[in-house]
Amino acid sequence: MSNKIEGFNFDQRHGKQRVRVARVWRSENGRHSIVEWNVGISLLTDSVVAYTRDDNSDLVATDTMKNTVYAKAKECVEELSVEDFAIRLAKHFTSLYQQVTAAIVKIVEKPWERVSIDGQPHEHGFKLGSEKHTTEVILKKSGALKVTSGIEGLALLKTTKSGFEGFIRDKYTALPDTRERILATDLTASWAQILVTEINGCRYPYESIYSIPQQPLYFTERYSSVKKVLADTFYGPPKEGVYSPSVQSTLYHMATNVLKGFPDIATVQLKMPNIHFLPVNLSNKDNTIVKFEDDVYLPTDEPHGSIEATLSRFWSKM
Ligand SMILES: O=c1[nH]c(=O)c2[nH]c(=O)[nH]c2[nH]1
Repeated sequence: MSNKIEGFNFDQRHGKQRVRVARVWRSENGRHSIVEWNVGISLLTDSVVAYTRDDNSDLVATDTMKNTVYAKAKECVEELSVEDFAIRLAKHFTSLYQQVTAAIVKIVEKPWERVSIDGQPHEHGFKLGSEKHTTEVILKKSGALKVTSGIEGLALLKTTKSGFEGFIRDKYTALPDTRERILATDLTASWAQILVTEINGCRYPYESIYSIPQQPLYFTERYSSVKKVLADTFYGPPKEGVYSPSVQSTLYHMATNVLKGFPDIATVQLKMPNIHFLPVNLSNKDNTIVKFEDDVYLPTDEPHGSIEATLSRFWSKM
C-alpha cells in the first residue's frame, strides 16, 4: 500500500515466507494422499503506525500467519488443490482482520507422486517428480480475486527438428546458421484466469471469490491439461515432430495454443531458457579426435539464452 508520509511516498507490506507444511489425507479404503507446500504470505494494510509511531496495534504477527497455515491445513479434511488452499488462506486474512486490505498468497507444491510397483499404484508410497505446480492468489477485501497458476522447472528436450538461421550477422557473430540442433529448455509458465460471474442474467468477466469453479481439484486438472498442451506443442506429433525455427517461435506457438485451448485463461507467461548443447569437435595438431556428426554434444547450463514472453487477450483486465 502506498502512503504519503512526511513528504515521501511509502510502500509497505509484511508477511511470512517459506512456511513449509505437508498434509496427509487417509481414506477409508486405505489409500493415502499427501501434498507438501511452501507458502509465502504478504498482507497489505493502509496502516503505517508500526513504521512511523512505534505502534504495533495494527499488525498481524508474522508468527500468527505461520500458525494459520497449519490451522487451515488441519481444517482441510478433503484433499484440495494448491490454488484452493491459497484462496482459503487469503480469504481468512482479508475477512478476519479489519486492517488487512489485501492478501497475496504464493505457494510452491513439491511434486510428490504415487509410486507403482509391478504396475500397481502403491497405497502410501510416493517419490519425488520433477516440475513443480505453483500458484499466486491476490485477494482484495472487496472480493476481487486473481488466481495465477504455474509450472516451474519443466525440462523439455528434443534431439532434432530445431534450427536457428537468418539472424543478424556482424563482426562479433560466430554462430553458424543451422537447421539441425538439440532444443532444450527448463520451462517456467504461469497463467491467469478470468473467472466469470452472472449478474442479473448477464455474464461478466469478473474476478470474484464467488465465481471460483466449485468442482474439487478443478485447478489440479487444469494444471495437467495446460502442461500437456505446452509439452505437446513443444514436441509436435510423436512420429514426425514439428520443426522449430527458434525458441521464440516455439514459445509463441505454446502460448497461443494455451489461449486457444482454454477460453477462460486471460494471459499466459512463458520463460524458456535456451539450454545449449554444443557440438563437440576435438583435434590435436596431428589428428581429429572427435568430429561432430550430430552425435556428441557438450551440455551446458551457463551461459544460457533467455527467452520470455507474455501473451494476453485484448480484453484481459489483468
Ligand atoms: O532459438 C534461438 N533464439 C535465439 O535468440 C538465439 N540466439 C542464439 O545464439 N541462439 C538462439 N536460438
